[in-house]
Amino acid sequence: MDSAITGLHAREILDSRGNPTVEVECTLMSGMVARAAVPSGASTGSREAVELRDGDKTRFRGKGVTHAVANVNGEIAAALMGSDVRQQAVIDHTMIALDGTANKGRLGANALLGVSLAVARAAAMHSGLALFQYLGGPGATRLPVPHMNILNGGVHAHWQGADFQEFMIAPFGASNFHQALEWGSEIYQTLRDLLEDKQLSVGVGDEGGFAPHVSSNEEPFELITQAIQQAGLRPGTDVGIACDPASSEFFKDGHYRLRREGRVLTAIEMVDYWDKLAQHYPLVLLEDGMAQDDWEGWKLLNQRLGSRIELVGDDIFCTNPEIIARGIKENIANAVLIKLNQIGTLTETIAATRLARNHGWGAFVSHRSGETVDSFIADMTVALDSGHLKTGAPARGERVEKYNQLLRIEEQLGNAASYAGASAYVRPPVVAML
Ligand SMILES: C=C(OP(=O)(O)O)C(=O)O
Ligand SMILES: [Mg+2]
Repeated sequence: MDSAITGLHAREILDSRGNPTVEVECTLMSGMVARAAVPSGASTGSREAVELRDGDKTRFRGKGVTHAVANVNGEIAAALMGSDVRQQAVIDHTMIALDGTANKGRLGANALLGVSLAVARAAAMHSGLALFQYLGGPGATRLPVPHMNILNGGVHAHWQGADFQEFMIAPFGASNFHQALEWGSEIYQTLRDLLEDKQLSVGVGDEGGFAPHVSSNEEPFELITQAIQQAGLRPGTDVGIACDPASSEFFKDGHYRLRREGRVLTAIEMVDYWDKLAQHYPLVLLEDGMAQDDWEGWKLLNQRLGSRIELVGDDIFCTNPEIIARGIKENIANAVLIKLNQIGTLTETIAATRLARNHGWGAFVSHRSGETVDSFIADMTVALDSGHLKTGAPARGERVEKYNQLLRIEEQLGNAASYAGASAYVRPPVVAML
């Protein structure tokens, strides 16, 4: 059988932060070879599947992945030899059972994910289909709104700038994906000029956005609104703003500690803060507005803003269907962030996305702050029809490779391509609905 696995080979490579990560090659009986690489987060959720690191401080400060690599080349390869790559769910569940833990801590979620993605890509190659078509079928024709992270803070900027981690632009008013990306690039370059005029740093953070030493956490919203206008576009009509403060990173002892502003907020005060920002700026999406352990705070946030903007849970859900189900039951958000390596297999990632969408929630696909040039999530976003993704600034190779892949997909689809626009959101922006 040409689609049978005849080889699985993993190796240690470097990611965009210069840390090791896992790359896997899957060889088929036909001789075809497919490759995939695994990303890695910095502001990780506490319930993420375990990324297996060697812990040997003499190599890569303990971050080596030789054990995960050995697990692919040994146990996993032995278990999957001869499997048909078109049986994605069977293969993923075989690995889950082989690992035998609830958090994939024995073999490593990085080992499992590398195999899972390489297998999917091999199956697409074997089928003679583009990856998005193999994963999504004939209905996969809608291009997502790219959420471009043009200003970085928090842990991604080593706490040198804003407390909030990601300030993104969302060109939902564009007519198509390539126009959205062009607008994003214009705004990014305009923001650089603006920062230079103000003698603020144009050095970048982990995801390629500028990481200036701003005086408050509100200043980036002001700067970005100005950049949108100076680029000749209309904030709130052409382009919205999205924010991921990654608030678990500054939530300590039940309070939100904003060092840039020298303030300590309760959950209700944090909700007031977001409410005020949403009234002043064209905020269309807020991710992790509250911390992963603050379920009560999340409820308050959803009661206040959930009918107006998309509230995405990242650290709190960890792309984990069991936790997402609890979130749906308790009505604490209206969307989930989708990160492959938080859960560790493609099959479970699809299940998490379906669960959210089946309950009227949004699904927002995401890269990690530590990335490779693998563009799997670009195809996956179109295949799952999630309507929006975030994959960093419209600059830096590992980020633009995803956006560039979406350009190729749009070109391949030709007249059949559509653009998600305002319909990307579980709470479509009011302006766009008028
Ligand atoms: C992409 C993110 O960052 P990281 O990969 O560091 O978790 C995020 O928090 O959404
Ligand atoms: Mg996040």
